[in-house]
Amino acid sequence: MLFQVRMDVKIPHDLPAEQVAEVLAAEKAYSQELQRQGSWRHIWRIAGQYSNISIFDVADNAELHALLSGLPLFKFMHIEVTALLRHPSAIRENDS
Ligand SMILES: O=C(O)C[C@H]1C=CC(=O)O1
Repeated sequence: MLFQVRMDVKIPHDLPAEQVAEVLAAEKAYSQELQRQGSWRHIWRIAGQYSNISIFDVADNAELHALLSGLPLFKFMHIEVTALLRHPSAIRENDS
């Protein structure tokens, strides 16, 4: 199942710089591992915002929830999920 996920990041200004660096490094490693495994298919920065639009390819809602709630930045994010399905006019077979 495909899902569009929008993540808006808000890290508290008073979080010590060392902790910020730590959580960002953990987030990057977590994200890149899921991208290598194929469940995090796309990640795009939203221009001008500390936000991204991502596409996840997972078995079901429960797997998506588990992946998202495991994000090191989870407690500093607002997340919106949109379920996707193939459009009948789509011409690329491999985008399912
Ligand atoms: O920067 C972000 O958009 C937040 C988060 C998502 C992946 C990652 O490495 O950081």
